[in-house]
Amino acid sequence: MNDAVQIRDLVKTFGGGRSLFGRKASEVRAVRGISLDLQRGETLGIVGESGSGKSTLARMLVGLEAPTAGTMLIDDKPWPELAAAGTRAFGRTIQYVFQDPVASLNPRKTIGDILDVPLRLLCGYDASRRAARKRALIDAVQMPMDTLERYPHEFSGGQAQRIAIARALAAEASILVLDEPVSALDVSVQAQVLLLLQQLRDDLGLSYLFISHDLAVVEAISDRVAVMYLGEVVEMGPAAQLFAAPQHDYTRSLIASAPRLTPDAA
Ligand SMILES: Nc1ncnc2c1ncn2[C@@H]1O[C@H](COP(=O)(O)OP(=O)(O)OP(=O)(O)O)[C@@H](O)[C@H]1O
Repeated sequence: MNDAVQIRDLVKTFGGGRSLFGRKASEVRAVRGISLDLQRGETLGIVGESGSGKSTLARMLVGLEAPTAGTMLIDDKPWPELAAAGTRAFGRTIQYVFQDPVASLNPRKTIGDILDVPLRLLCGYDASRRAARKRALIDAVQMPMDTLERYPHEFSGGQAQRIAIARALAAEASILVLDEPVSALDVSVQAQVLLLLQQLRDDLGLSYLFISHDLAVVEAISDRVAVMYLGEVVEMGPAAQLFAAPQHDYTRSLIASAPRLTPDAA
């Protein structure tokens, strides 16, 4: 069995076509030849300033953007084959957790109905199996059972993110792309959600690509960290080593501008 994700020479370019008047539109090279592996069972943190290409990488992984060039092997399946197999195959392999949990949940539906969607569309389970699975999911994210009858606006940000995590786990995908999953939460709530994520990863054997601009959060949860700058990975290594002895100038400046982490580096 290979790594959970293998990425080679991945490129994403936006724009660059001809405008109506034949002029060449300007081109944004959001991802410029990235190669990295996400090992099974690990959390790989991705850090980098705004615009470094983190979300574009994430969106390609979960099938929301097509790569311009390069290859991706996701849970042993090549990207084009997975995309051709359709939403169902993709959704059962890799799932995305968004930054804003409340906005990501349909306000007109109960949590039970929200969890029903992937169980019906991606798994094809019958009603009794869906009901049992919904209870198991709510239990896994440590929420009370009456959550299933309530609506998204009745929950705090941290509770809503637990529900969004339950939805991401519904179709039993083993790879989660977590895009700033705790950035919208208070610091004390962040710690609880991070702890839950770690427990779920260990209990269910999940692999996480964890994107954040918050270095303290990334250091706390990641086994390894990749640093992105202008669409490239400029440094990658074990989290403790990378934060203690960064090799690249950009990593050093990123750490120096995060005073909570490096009081000695200021
Ligand atoms: N659909 C798009 N069309 C054109 N340019 C895009 C598109 N999506 C992203 N970009 C550009 O690609 C570059 C990388 O953006 P991306 O959102 O991946 O960065 P990021 O590191 O995730 O930033 P942030 O932390 O602010 O989310 C930016 O210059 C952005 O403007």
